[in-house]
Amino acid sequence: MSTTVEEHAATVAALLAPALAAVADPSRAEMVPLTPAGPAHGRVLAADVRSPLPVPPFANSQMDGYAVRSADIAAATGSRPVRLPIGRARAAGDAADVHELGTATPVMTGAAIPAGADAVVQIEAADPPRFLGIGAAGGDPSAGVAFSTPVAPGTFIREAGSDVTAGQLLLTAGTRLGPAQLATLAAVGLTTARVRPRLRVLLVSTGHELRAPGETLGSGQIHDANTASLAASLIDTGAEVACAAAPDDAEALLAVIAAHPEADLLITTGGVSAGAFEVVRDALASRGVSFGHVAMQPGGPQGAGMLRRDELAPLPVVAFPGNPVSALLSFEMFLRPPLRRAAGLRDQREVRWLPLAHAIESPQGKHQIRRGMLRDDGSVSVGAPGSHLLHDYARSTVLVHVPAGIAALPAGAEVEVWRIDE
Ligand SMILES: Nc1nc2c(c(=O)[nH]1)N[C@H]1C(S)=C(S)[C@@H](COP(=O)(O)OP(=O)(O)OC[C@H]3O[C@@H](n4cnc5c(N)ncnc54)[C@H](O)[C@@H]3O)O[C@H]1N2
Ligand code: MOO
Repeated sequence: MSTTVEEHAATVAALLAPALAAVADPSRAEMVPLTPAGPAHGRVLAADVRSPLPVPPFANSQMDGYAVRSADIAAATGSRPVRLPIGRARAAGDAADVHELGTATPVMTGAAIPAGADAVVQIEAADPPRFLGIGAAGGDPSAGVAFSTPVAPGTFIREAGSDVTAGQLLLTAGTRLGPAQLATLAAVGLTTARVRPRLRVLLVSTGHELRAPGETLGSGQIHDANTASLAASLIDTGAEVACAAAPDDAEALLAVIAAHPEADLLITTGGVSAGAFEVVRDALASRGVSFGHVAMQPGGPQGAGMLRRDELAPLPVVAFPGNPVSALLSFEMFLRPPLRRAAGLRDQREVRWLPLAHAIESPQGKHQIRRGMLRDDGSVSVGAPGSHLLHDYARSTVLVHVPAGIAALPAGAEVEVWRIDE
């Protein structure tokens, strides 16, 4: 029996839903430190965060210039400038101070606005348009500074709380902590965050031909590439990954699974098609996991279901085919969207419709996904369809979709293209 890509995607999303809901349960939240480059990066907030402080915490200057009381230069014109004596300069970090009325207080960007001043004139608009006798600046400040236009109250003042008010809802539960979110938590002085636990995924590559990178290959053996592609894909979605390899032996595979009772999700690769030694199918088909064919190429043979376990809750299982392009495209189509949605990430690739640079053929009954490259002329060229051509995938910038029902497309035909080079 063959299902469509959409049907299988819906099956996998429904299978994952309870596990994803469980990690979103507030009772499972964890506290993580908000140390720079620390463990909070990429995590998802388990609870709303309110700001304990206003940001900025005090009114400060948006420009290097002079803080003034706007009324003092209200009459200034080009022909009749107003000249004010220069007060003591304030830099960012200096404690808040008092502005003497009828003077101009030099303020640097970020300096607290001295009490009594209500506007800042940027230094370029003052006469002279440079600081006098401050820091490295030479010149004699005793002649004062002249202003030839009035300034509206509030000009170039960043009011206390203009970014965030004290008590304001800063970030909501479900927000993923990326650079800007971590920065805003730091800006309000927080040092810890309550985050959702990560989905714990057990990733098992099967096949007795597999050797880890670094191991010497014997006759008939190959290096395991699927663990690398799927572990990286899972980490990109914020999951925690335990990797294991199992030989083509059902008991050994079940033992690997039993050794990871903490897993929220099991992903396997290999051992699902029509061979004589289909370890995943053999081990899991009688325990609640269904195997069938999705009308997709690569990625046809697929398994999914809830694995019954002794004395443990059933475990959601997604079984991908072993061919490395098939495994990674299966992740792209079936797991990436729900996992990214749950992590507060955009779940869809950027989609474009572009003309093919050359004619292609496609298996008529299947949704074919080719790996391709954008060309300078705006067209897209695609590589060969083989599901072992992993290097071609690594060089590709786009996925090209040919829907089921189409057997051939001529050069110039518009195809749906997903960008994968972001
Ligand atoms: N008679 C049929 N044969 C096959 C069919 C079919 O319908 N009838 N389907 C083909 C398709 S399509 C695919 S996809 C594969 C799926 O096979 P399995 O999921 O059972 O995977 P394996 O047989 O274990 O491996 C397939 C291929 O991939 C290599 N492989 C496996 N794991 C890895 C890994 N971790 N890293 C790198 N390469 C891996 C493995 O050595 C095989 O070459 O079945 C077709 N056959
Ligand atoms: O479906 Mo298989 O994944 O074409 O190579």
